[in-house]
Amino acid sequence: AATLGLGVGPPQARTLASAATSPPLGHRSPPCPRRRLCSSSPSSAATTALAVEEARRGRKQLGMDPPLYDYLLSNVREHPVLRDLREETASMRGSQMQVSPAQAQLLAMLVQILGAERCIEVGVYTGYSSLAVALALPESGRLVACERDEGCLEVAKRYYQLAGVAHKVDVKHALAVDSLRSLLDCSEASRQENVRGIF
Ligand SMILES: C[S@@+](CC[C@H](N)C(=O)[O-])C[C@H]1O[C@@H](n2cnc3c(N)ncnc32)[C@H](O)[C@@H]1O
Repeated sequence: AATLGLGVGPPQARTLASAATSPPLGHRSPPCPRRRLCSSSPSSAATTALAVEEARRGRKQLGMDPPLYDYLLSNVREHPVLRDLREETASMRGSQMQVSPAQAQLLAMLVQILGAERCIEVGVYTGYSSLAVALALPESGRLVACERDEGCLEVAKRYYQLAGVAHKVDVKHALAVDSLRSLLDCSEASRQENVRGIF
């Protein structure tokens, strides 16, 4: 099966998925994952004007020079609801974790190239990459979206609704290991055998 994702599929596929979701080397580490991510903290660097602007533009994740990033942004295809989500997320704690518009476009393109109908996301945050994937899936497609932070999921679910793709997304609010185990344990496992994307 053509599978993208963390620890699944051939090495080249894993590299591809990792490049699409991970910050570059030398990037500042995200906050401790044990803290809630969607509350704002006045002391956080992300609340400075520069950090917010960088997060809004996604430049931090790519480590690009501004002119190159401007060129990329002016050519990337970003759904208006994705743009709104990116802008809302910019002031939230952990916004540097969000994939960039170009990375999301790559994921969407991979969904289309693979003809994926079943995808799993491990770590939704506020839903930017999962929304991009859900938009790319056919009407019959389904995405299982695993996230442990309820506040983040509230944002994500609002944007799935706004984009008209909520019916394609099966949100699992739990530790991903438990959600994935229950997928394997229950009858859903048979439907998930044809998963073509884990990211
Ligand atoms: C890098 S962010 C995901 C960014 C997201 N793909 C986007 O484009 O906005 C990682 C997310 O994984 C969640 N997470 C981390 N460990 C988890 C686990 N064991 N189970 C479920 N969610 C987890 C975190 O709460 C965080 O929201």
